[in-house]
Amino acid sequence: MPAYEAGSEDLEFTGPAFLKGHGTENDFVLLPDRDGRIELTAERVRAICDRRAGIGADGVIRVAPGRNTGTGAEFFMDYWNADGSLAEMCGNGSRVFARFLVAAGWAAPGTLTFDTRAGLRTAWLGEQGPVRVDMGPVTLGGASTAAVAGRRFEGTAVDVGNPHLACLTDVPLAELDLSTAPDFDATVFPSGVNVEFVHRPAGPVAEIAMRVHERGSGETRSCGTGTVAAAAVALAADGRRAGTLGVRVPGGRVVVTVADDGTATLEGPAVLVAVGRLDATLWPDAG
Ligand SMILES: N[C@@H](CCC[C@H](N)C(=O)O)C(=O)O
Repeated sequence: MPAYEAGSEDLEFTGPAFLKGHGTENDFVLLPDRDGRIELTAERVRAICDRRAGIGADGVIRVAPGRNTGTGAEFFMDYWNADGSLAEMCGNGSRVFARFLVAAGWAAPGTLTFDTRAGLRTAWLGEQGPVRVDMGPVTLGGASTAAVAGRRFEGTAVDVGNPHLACLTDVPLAELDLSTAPDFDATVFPSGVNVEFVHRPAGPVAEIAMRVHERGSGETRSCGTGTVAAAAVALAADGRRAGTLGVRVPGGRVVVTVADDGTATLEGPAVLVAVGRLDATLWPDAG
C-alpha cells in the first residue's frame, strides 16, 4: 500500500470503487457498475462483508445495468447476502439503491423503476429525505413454526419476493437470543427463510415492533421485506387485509402500507455514509 497523506486521492488501490450505506442500520456495500464489468463472487462478497477483515455489511449491492429480460429497466439491483448467497429482494437495500442512483446523478429524483430478482420495483424519492418503495405483492401462506433456544414460536409464511416466517409473540423481544439461526421447517422453506419476531400491542394497532434473523446475514438491525411480512401478519391478526403500520426495529422505524390489491409500500430512511476504493485483499484478482 502506498504512503497515505490526509486528503490524498492517490492511493493505488486496484479494486472497484464502493460506497457504504444503510437503511435503518441494515447496512450495505454498494458497487457502482454501470457498464456491467464487475464480476462478483460469493468469496468476494464474504470478504467485503467481513466486519473485522473487510468493510463490514449485511450485504452487497451491485448497481448493475438492466438485464436483457425485456423489462426496459435501466438498472438492476444485484443483491447478495453477507454469506455470499443471492437473494431475490431487499427492501432496505432498495431504498439505498435508489438513493445512490439519485445522489450519483444516474437518475433524477421523483419516480424511478428498477429491476430486482423478484421483478420490477418502483421508488419515489427527493434529492434528500426518506424513500418509499413499491414492494410488489405480499402473499400470506400457511402456518409454520420457528424455535429459538428450545422455545417454539408460531408463525405465518409470507412471500415478499423472498421467503419469510413472521411470528407474532408476547415474549419480550429483548429476551430473544438471535445470535444463532432459529430452527425452522426446511420442508416448508427449502431455500431457507428470514424469521421475524413481532410484538403487536393488544387491540387495533398503529405500530408494531420487530426483530429479525435474516437468511444469509444473521441478526440484522432491520429487514425491509421482513417489516412488510410482519405488518401483513399483524394486520391479518387484526382482521384487516389492508392498512398502514409503523414498524419499530432495532435500527429505527419504517412505515409499511398494505393495499387492498395485496401489494405493499415501504417508506424509511436511506443514507450513504462513505465512498472509497477496495484494496486487492478484498478483491483477490484485482490489478
Ligand atoms: N435485509 C433485506 C433482505 C435481504 C435478503 C434476505 N436476507 C434474504 O435472503 O431473503 C431487506 O431489507 O429486505
